[in-house]
Amino acid sequence: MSAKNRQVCIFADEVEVINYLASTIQQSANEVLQEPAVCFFIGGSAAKLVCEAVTKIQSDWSRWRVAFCDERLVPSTHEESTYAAYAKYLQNSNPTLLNNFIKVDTSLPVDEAARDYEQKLHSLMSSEKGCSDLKWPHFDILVLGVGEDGHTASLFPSHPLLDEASKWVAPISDSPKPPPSRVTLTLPAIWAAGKCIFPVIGGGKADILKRILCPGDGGENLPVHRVMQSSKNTLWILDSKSAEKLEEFF
Ligand SMILES: O=C1O[C@H](COP(=O)(O)O)[C@@H](O)[C@H](O)[C@H]1O
Repeated sequence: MSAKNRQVCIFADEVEVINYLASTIQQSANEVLQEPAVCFFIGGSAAKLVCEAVTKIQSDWSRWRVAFCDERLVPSTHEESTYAAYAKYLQNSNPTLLNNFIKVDTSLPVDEAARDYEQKLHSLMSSEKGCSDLKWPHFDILVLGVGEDGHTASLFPSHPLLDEASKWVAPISDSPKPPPSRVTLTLPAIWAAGKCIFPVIGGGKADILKRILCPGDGGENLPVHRVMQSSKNTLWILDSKSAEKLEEFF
């Protein structure tokens, strides 16, 4: 199903979701091949989907730069660390890509960690894309997740951080989902990206997808819905279980 700047693709199972995610990331990266592709990856359950998709992509990985849509403020070996989730998969299968991850300095207090990460992203856009003094970044691809409460990255429903209007990266120290301290891209930084991809699998996400994707189902103020409303290009890659409550609409 496709509407203005929004596409929903439903596949039979996880394997098909991973294959389509791989081809979408590869195609989007090819479009910017003359420069390094700047991608942002999420944590949570979708990190595994991204890692498996990466194994199916043929590319010159030295030309990729990867940053985090959000990161939890725990040591980079901690089981809740998003970096650790990627390192576990990629350290053997794709060390070149892992070396090009831009890490959050989780040893800093959360406000400083967010400021430091934003500075790293400014430097990235300047060195790799020749863009300095940007009001908002133009990241090529964001791969985002969706929580069962409608959060995405570390932007939670009804949280004041949804109104952040000047920072690219913001700190949060009262995340309703543990761990409490995190850094996250803000809504305007997400809106400015070239493409937002949401790979989602499993029946546990069926209710929230119905609220987000079905008109009139009360999800309009949820963070994921707000991403979708104002993003340039949003692609949902769903398996049949996560999409099981959408059938009457698609
Ligand atoms: O806490 C987080 O949750 C969301 C969703 O994760 P999931 O495990 O429910 O799929 C994730 O996108 C985000 O990166 C993460 O920090």
